[in-house]
Amino acid sequence: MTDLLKTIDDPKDLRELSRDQLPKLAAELREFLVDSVAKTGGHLSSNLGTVELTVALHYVFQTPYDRLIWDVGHQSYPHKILTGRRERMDTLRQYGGISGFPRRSESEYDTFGTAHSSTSISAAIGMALGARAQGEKRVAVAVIGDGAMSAGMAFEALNNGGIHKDLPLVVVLNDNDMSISPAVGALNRYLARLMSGRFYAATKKGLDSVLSMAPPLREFAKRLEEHAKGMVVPGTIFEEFGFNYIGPIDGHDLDSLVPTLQNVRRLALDGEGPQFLHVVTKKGQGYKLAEADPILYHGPGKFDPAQGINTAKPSAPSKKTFTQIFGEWLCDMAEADKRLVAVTPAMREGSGLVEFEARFPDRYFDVGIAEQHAVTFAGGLACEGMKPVVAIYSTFLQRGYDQLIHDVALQDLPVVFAMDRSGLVGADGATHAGAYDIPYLRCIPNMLLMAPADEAECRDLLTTAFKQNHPSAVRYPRGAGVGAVVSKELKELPLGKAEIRRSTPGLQGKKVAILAFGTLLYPALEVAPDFDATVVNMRFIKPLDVDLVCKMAQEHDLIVTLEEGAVGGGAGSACLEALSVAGIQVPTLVLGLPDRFVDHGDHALLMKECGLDAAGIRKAIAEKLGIPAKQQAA
Ligand SMILES: Cc1ncc(C[n+]2csc(CCOP(=O)(O)OP(=O)(O)O)c2C)c(N)n1
Ligand SMILES: CC(=O)[C@@H](O)[C@H](O)COP(=O)(O)O
Ligand SMILES: [Mg+2]
Repeated sequence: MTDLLKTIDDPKDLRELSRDQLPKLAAELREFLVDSVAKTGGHLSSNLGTVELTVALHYVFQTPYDRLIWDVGHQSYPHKILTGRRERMDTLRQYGGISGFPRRSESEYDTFGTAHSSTSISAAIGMALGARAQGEKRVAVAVIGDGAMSAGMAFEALNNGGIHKDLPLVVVLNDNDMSISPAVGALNRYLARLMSGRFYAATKKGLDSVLSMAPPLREFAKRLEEHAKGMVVPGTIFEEFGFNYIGPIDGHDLDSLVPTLQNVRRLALDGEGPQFLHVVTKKGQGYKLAEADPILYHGPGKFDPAQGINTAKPSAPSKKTFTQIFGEWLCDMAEADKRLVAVTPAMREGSGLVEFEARFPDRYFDVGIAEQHAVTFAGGLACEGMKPVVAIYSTFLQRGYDQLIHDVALQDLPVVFAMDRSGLVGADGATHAGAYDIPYLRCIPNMLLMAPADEAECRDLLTTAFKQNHPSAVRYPRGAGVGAVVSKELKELPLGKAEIRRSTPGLQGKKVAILAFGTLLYPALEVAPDFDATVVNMRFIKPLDVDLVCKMAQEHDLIVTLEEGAVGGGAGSACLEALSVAGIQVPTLVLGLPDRFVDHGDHALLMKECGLDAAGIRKAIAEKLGIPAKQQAA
């Protein structure tokens, strides 16, 4: 790190700099950013695109008094570095370290927690109106990407924000013509048309210098600007929503950004109404390898910044991830059944759909960051006899929950939800945890819910789900499993049937049965010998294998349930409900994720923290059995 960046421990230090020092600071910030993310892993190309914008925003706006909200927040590392966390960037997304997203608990400069996209404008409107109600004269600024702008929630907010004529609200659209993969949809095409009017931006530059003069000129200049705009660029959709649209301007040119933001802040504070600034940036800006491949560098692991990410195929075949298993199954199933179509809300790479898109382009639908639409759109496809597979992270399916109930389950439409990232996800932390899908799905009539224990079963349960004529969901975790051998068969498993994986006479008369849901089957098998326990691979949360649960309860002295999901309303609760209905009393131990948000960190560490690693499970069972600690240690 060189001499300017290390002097910035707070935006107040930044605002002491002269404007001509800012480009040097931005260069140092960018260099620090690449080196830091290369060491820790994290989001990179989006952050490279916001270096100058971040410098300019903190230079012009009186943060944290003026509120700055980063939509999604994956691009907020420059913000974190400039707001006192430079020295903690080496703890990024690690257990006990700083989050990869803005967190109110982490800094007063993180005015709103984000991570799920498209929330920033809503929050900013709330903050602006809240400030006004308290007689505060501050500006609320939402920085939202072109991808996040495609979500319905963003337009709900524009629709509401535009009616507050004198609201000190600023929306900065960070338009890099990219989502994680290439941006899609009509809005993306519209923005491209706006950007094609670049000559307007040049004219604008001249106007900015006029606008920045003494107030009396401003009214004249504003009329001139309106006239100029009408002359060269038709009114924008954002103006139709009641915002004063300015742009597009170069989001890497501090000489343009700073005066324009000063002008925008002044207009907002002078009651000129909500402002909409359109900045154009490049995803990966300033690091050639990321510029060339912003997708690869969207969320890299650790890498050598000089060499870049090592994309060479590993010598020894590494274990396939559940995502890869899904992607391969999807292509095989598509070959076997022409009715199969795949839907993704802007997560082509993360959900494993790259090959499917290449092979079945006409059966592939990336609907943008629009989970609500994705779910109901799939329902519409199913109404016409198609067999839609919605590839969606468990956490993002939360965004389409009403659509799942109202449009798919209630009409009993055969949509398959391939829910990746179920359970804890590790580095992305609580906002991305797939902790709640068991409770939030098993309560819905007509819904089928499955949890494979390993890669082979994942393929089989995907086939099983696809073969049903009902809405169904298969939940599987981020990353690889135990490495089970996966056949090329498209094998359907008997619906609602669990399988006993280990049964024994039991320990000192204390017969324990462990009912494992999903990948926790394997730690269950690891600890079973300590208690000579029976182990059941439950496979199905809904329909639950009630007969087997009752049989196990009648034949054992303790029933243990295991799931990598919230205990509240989870699979264990389903077992307790079944026993209650059957009138069977038996000691039970329900193990799963605790009733608190589990933060970011290494997945194994988090599972240990939650008592869901083998040692934790062993300890919990021993304590329940009243086996003394020394014997536990044995
Ligand atoms: C509701 C929701 N769906 C999906 C995602 C996953 N996601 C994270 S960043 C991203 C792309 C965002 O594109 P854009 O807003 O243009 O930001 P950029 O990365 O281009 O800076 C997506 C789809 C998310 N965070 N939230
Ligand atoms: C910011 C965001 O929401 C995505 O980039 C997400 O972090 C991807 O998660 P995975 O790394 O598990 O694909
Ligand atoms: Mg973008």
